[in-house]
Amino acid sequence: MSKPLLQANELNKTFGSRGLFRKTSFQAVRDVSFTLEQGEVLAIVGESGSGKSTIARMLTHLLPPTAGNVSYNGESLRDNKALRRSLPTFVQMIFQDPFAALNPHHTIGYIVGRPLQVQKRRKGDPRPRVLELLTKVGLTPAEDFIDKYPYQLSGGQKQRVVIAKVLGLSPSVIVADEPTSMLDVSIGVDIMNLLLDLRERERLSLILITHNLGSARYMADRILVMYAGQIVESGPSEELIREPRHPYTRLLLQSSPDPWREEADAMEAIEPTGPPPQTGCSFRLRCPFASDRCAAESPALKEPETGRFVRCHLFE
Ligand SMILES: Nc1ncnc2c1ncn2[C@@H]1O[C@H](COP(=O)(O)OP(=O)(O)OP(=O)(O)O)[C@@H](O)[C@H]1O
Repeated sequence: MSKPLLQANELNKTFGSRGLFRKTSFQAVRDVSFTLEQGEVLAIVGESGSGKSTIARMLTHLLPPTAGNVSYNGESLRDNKALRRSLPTFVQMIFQDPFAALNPHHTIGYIVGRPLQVQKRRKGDPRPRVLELLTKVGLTPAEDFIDKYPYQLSGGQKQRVVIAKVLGLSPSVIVADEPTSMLDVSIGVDIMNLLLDLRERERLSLILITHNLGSARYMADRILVMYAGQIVESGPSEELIREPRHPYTRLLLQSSPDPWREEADAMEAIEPTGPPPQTGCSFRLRCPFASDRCAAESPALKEPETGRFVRCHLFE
């Protein structure tokens, strides 16, 4: 069997802070493992603080994991310095704020062309390649955009420039961290469609990070649901949305209404009163189904059905 394009193995990240009297630590990501296959779109979904961006930063080596590792084509990032050095041409990130991502003092031509010269060591005039890249992301006619400055573009056009810049490095994987959350809904859909289009045309694989299950379903083949730094459920998008198992996934679905989904029985959510507990199931204080066992024992991630994983005592 061929190796997955990207593999996260038991990734952990602990952040430490030194207070006045003692050192405290906080485990932002716990034992996260998954694979990404060539051409696949994988969504990582969860609420704010669930550890999604920390995973993205570990995948792109912006942040080293405390334990565990990431492999590309079977080569571990931790053990391979050459791979770490060539990583920018292999995996690229897109962030949510296209306004912050573009230097206001440079033209679009410079912004998209500069990485070609630096990373790809291309000599000569990058203009023809920049025009080609702008056309690929739908900024046409490209001649009308190349000499403009970021402030002259709309939010959606700026995000397209960010994508053109990233595409110039011909990555195999794009990690998009909430790429549409700062855009109007219809513009966001255009950007999602562009990314899906590029997956086909440029043979890309995508990791979409989002708090919105609707966007995840629209874009992804597979969804991972995160809660308090752990994967609590994962599976093929349609199946996971049609038949969510983990109580947290059900809660997330309730809070992102989807006109195509049949309404399941509403679940009484319990408002969070503090941080997730450190022992037992981390969702138990918000879970209407919690039992004594959930306080005593952390559930393991089990696979009750091929390809469907869930971390909940109810499904053991
Ligand atoms: N450099 C850091 N130092 C200390 N704690 C951090 C650091 N970076 C992130 N954290 C903490 O780790 C947890 C996970 O953060 P992360 O940004 O990965 O969550 P997220 O799911 O991406 O949330 P959001 O959607 O708000 O970006 C949060 O509680 C955050 O406060």
